[in-house]
Amino acid sequence: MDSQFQQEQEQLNNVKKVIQHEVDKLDSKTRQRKEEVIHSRKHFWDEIKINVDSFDDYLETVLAIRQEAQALAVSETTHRHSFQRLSTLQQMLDVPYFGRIDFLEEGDSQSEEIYIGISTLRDETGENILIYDWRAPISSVYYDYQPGPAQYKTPGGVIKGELEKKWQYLIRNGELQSMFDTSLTIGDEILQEVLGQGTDKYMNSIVATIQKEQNRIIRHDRGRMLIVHGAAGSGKTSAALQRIAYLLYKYRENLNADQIILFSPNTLFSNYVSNVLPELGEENMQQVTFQEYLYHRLSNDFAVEDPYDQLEYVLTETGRPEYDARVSSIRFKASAQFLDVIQAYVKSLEKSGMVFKDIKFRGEPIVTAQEMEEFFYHEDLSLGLQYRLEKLKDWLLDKVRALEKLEWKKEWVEETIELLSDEEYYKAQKYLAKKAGYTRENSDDYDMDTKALARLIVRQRLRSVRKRIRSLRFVDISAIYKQLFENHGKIQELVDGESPKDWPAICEVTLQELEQGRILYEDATPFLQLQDSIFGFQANRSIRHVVVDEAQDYSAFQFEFLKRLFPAARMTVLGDFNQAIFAHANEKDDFQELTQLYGPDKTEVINLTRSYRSTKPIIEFTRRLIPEGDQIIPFNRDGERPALTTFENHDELHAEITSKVSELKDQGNESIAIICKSAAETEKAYEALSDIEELKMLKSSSIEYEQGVVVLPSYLSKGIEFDAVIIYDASEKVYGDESLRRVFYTACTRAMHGLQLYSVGEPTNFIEQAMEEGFLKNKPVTRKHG
Ligand SMILES: Nc1ncnc2c1ncn2[C@@H]1O[C@H](COP(=O)(O)OP(=O)(O)OP(=O)(O)O)[C@@H](O)[C@H]1O
Repeated sequence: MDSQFQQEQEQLNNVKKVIQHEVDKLDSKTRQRKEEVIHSRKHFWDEIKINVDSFDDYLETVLAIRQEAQALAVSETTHRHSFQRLSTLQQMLDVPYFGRIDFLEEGDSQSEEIYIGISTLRDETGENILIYDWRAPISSVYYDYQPGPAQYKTPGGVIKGELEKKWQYLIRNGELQSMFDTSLTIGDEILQEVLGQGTDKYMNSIVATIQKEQNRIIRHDRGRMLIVHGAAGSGKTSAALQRIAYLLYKYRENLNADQIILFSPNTLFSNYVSNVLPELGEENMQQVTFQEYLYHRLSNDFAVEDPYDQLEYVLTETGRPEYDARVSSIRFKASAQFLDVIQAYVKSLEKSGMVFKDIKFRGEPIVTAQEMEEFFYHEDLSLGLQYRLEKLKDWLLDKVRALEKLEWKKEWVEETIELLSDEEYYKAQKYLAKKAGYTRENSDDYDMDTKALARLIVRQRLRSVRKRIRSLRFVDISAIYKQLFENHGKIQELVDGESPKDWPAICEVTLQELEQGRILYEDATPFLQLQDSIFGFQANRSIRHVVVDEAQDYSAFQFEFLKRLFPAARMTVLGDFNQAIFAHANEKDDFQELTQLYGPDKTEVINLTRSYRSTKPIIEFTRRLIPEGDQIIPFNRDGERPALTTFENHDELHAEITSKVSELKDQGNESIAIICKSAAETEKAYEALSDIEELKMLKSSSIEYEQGVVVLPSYLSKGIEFDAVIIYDASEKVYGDESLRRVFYTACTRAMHGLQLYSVGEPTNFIEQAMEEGFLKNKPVTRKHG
């Protein structure tokens, strides 16, 4: 062992001792805090005297509860913090740090050795920093520079100096395994090593090997919006998650994980990335899918189509007569042009076109839709929709008040009183006694007269009517949305440019669904846009940062929506148009349109072209599947060339896949994916491949990304990766249409170490170029079929 290595091992041992000491101290403290929390929860009510006899007593009780709840919240937070610090320190016992820079600051005579790890560690005096957090300003030198002049930004200004040396350490279980002086070694050994490993059930953090261009994303700190457009496997998701950790560190005084929200493509993906922040000692941000949001807003009124059902339709239902119309409907309804149509439509509603629903009581209209329309359009037409709706609402409530008085003496009220059960009668008496100023003790003395009871009954019956009015449910949004499609000529008045050529057919498909109480995925966001433009937008001001992954799959509508929904947030958007699998994004290939959301001045676009996930031979193949793929730079990691094998029929294919899977397992591949085009193909494959031990099928409803052998549709493989990928059937028959190129590319780019393509019959022409240039092996069947 050379002396340098020995010295470093000693340094490591010393640091570990400090960590262990802190762990011991914190361990008992954390336990004590936990007990405090349990105790306060258990005895929460002991300290509070409940008394609601008078208003003052009531107020006092409320204050006492609030105080007690605050005290509990403080001890819970303290416990959470010490628990979190403890788990960070426990991780640091395994890997205290991963890098070091020797930095000579301008004006100093001696350089400082800066060790970098997942969190700051001070010595026992608390004065000296033994390990710097990877997010500290000085740590950026580690990611941004090779030895030579270097600088970093601090809140107080730019610090310049000389990076004398840069070290990378490979430490496992607290033992130093190797170390590299990066000025002497060529290439990036640690990155090679990390990328060469097998997959995990969860995505891992990349802090030890963040690349310079990724560091720009992580520390980006200007404007309202950051757009990252990057090749498959270039680390977009990784950079986004480390960016969240960075923001939580930098703004720790006034930003917490609950104020950050990540929009992910599906729950499988959410689950897959859920470990990165905890691994870095941070709490997880909130994670949602756009579909969950749509469902939350619309499911009371409609059956909302799942985006994957829409996709499955596009991928498999090509033979249907309405297919072309539906696809052009999907595209049009996602476009900025349709957003303009909705806006113009809302404007036109100021003059005419609002549809209302009768307000009825006991089967009879109190106010008819026609009367409401007259009232609404009788107002000053220059007043905004929302203002006029408020006035209409007040008018309706007045009408209900007038009606209420007329109902008191009606026969039905008398009948209802006669039919009241004892319990109902007693309840009513209690309620009225309380209103008349009686206390709990003397309420039995209250002499309830029938008039008061009649009034109470009418009031209760009218409660739901009032509620409907207050929540503006007398406006028939569904009918207003339908109107757009009922009169085919209307679009011409609203659209800027040509309306889609299939417009009548689009109208028919749309109306058919709405009439059945269903709303198609492509209609859901425009519908909400219309509704909120009429009623006023809902906003969540507590969210400070929104991250949208797989952003190429979002429409202009959806972005407009997110902007309005989170008005106080900055946005980080990540995507790759070569992986745009939804029909609505098919023709786009950049985020140009998106820069308009906050305006180019407030938006920055960063491109990532280096790809890390797959071996070089796999990237050499996949980048030949897409236009301008030559701009993708593979990381130099060796492996086998992807191979194609062709069969005459499916029986041969299944036999070969079964044997290939067992070969791949023997080679040590932990995760193997058999990727099909659609869910329909996946189900067939799953049945036919039942000989494969523990084969699992992933569906759009699957929650957990599983290791082992899985069969899944292309679109669910989005964002995740596998040691080896088998493309189930890469034939021209399956991937013949040009629109499927991106789906095919997405599937192939999921492979880290091995990629095998199979085809029943002639293979897809997407692979022609790669084949001609020798980047895809044409492999004969390896197995002897018995
Ligand atoms: N700097 C890095 N150090 C180590 N691993 C990295 C680095 N950058 C990316 N990776 C690895 O490369 C793989 C791909 O990263 P990630 O999933 O973040 O890419 P992506 O751009 O979001 O991919 P896609 O668009 O294909 O879903 C992951 O295994 C990730 O850990």
